[in-house]
Amino acid sequence: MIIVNISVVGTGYVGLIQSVGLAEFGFKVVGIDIDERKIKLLNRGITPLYEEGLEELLKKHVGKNLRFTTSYEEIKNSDVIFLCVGTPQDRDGNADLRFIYSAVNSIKRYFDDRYRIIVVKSTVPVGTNRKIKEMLGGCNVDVVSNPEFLREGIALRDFFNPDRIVLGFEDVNNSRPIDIMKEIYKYFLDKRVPFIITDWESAEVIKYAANAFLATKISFINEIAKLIDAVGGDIKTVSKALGLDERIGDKFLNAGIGYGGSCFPKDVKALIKQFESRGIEPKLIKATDEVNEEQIHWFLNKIKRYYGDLNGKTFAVLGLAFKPNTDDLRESRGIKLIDLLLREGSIVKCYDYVEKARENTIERYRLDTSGAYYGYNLYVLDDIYETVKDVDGIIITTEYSQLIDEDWDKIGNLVREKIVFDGRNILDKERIKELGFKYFGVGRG
Ligand SMILES: NC(=O)C1=CN([C@@H]2O[C@H](COP(=O)(O)OP(=O)(O)OC[C@H]3O[C@@H](n4cnc5c(N)ncnc54)[C@H](O)[C@@H]3O)[C@@H](O)[C@H]2O)C=CC1
Ligand SMILES: O=C(O)[C@H]1O[C@H](OP(=O)(O)OP(=O)(O)OC[C@H]2O[C@@H](n3ccc(=O)[nH]c3=O)[C@H](O)[C@@H]2O)[C@H](O)[C@@H](O)[C@@H]1O
Repeated sequence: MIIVNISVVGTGYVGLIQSVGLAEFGFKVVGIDIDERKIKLLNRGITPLYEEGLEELLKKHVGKNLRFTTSYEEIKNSDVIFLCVGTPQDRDGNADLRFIYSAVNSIKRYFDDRYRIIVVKSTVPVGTNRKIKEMLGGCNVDVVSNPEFLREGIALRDFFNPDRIVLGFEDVNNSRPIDIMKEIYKYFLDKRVPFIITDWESAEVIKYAANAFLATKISFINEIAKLIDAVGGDIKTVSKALGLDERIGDKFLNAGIGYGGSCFPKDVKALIKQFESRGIEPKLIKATDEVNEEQIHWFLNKIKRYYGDLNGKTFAVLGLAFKPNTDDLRESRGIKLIDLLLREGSIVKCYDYVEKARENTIERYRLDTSGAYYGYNLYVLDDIYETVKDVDGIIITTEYSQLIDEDWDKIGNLVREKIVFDGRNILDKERIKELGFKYFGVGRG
């Protein structure tokens, strides 16, 4: 089969990266989304989200072999359909599959006798690929589970350089869908990226297990950091020494105020639910979640211990996005801390290096564009030095490396009190102390 047309349903983070990536491989791609505003922007070559390099690649292909629409009718001409809609957390912590099922029903309406493949990129609980196949009963279709492992902020780099490609099939002896997927991902085969060809269930579990494992590494080091805080020492040295053991590895051992984002928190919770619905208690994964939920409160208590009462104190919160180089505020620890500080009666001045993250914060709190508050003691500022002016303390909430190179001498002259609560352990503790700052990190005093 020669792949002619590909549809990507859902043009959020994953769908958009997938769309431009497949267009770059030379396929004819149509992105489908129910969000008209998004579709209009995309067709004009504008990305609704911030991701380095994405707009350039979008502009390169849009109007040529890539276009966007809200019409599901495009499915009629598609051989392969990538499903990339969101699977957010529902009220009980399960993955909410409403968007998945609604998209599958919309797709089904345009199916005829022609053979097609649905590739499920969205992170879905075990059994979902099977359920999708059942929903499409009678259709000439194969369903492939193809979880995505990209990270926001470096999404394109991750897309073009994956550690592995995981493909789950209903029947691993049925070569037809396997061959088609290999044709689509020929670029990766040529690059000798390992392919894991497996069953639906294994593929579904791999995605959740990978995220839960990485989240567990973070919660583990955050727990150790608490001990270090009590006994003295520096968690950064501990992490470094641990990481030098190749069996442990040096990645995801940065202690801080916990993991955020659109995936780790919700996926860990959804995995717990998948155990519990089968009568199994996921002790370790539950602890990962609990440590993470608690971490921001532990850090707030550290701040409280220093000031006593936070009511009326002014803080500069540096970092709004859940990680550097994205505008994504979903489950951002910085935003969580701002909420907690506001509840304590503090005045918060905040800043993020990514302009769109600042704009999203203004939108989230419905502040007016000047950053002045409507019912909140919150100010979003466009300049880091303006942000730190006259504050009682600086709190770092996102691990921006740019912070290291800021003019801390100048910052020291602007603040009311020279004190930094480094929630990401990003600063050089000794250097900052030499400049006369008091320094509190996570597991380093
Ligand atoms: N954001 C990330 O870095 C990663 C996300 N994932 C997973 O990928 C999936 C998508 O995540 P994101 O791209 O972050 O979500 P998102 O929320 O950014 O985008 C989802 C898109 O789907 C659209 N949509 C919803 N219902 C639709 C329907 N019936 N038909 C067409 N479009 C519809 C929405 O309008 C939105 O544009 C999730 O399952 C997530 O867990 C996996 C790896 C990385
Ligand atoms: O399923 C997903 O959506 C994605 O989730 C994460 O990617 P992402 O959420 O973009 O960001 P990460 O770089 O993993 O960071 C997540 C959070 O962990 C925190 N973190 C990370 C590393 C670390 O050592 N310590 C730490 O606290 C970050 O500050 C951030 O808040 C995974 O890394 C991706 O592989 C996966 O595809």
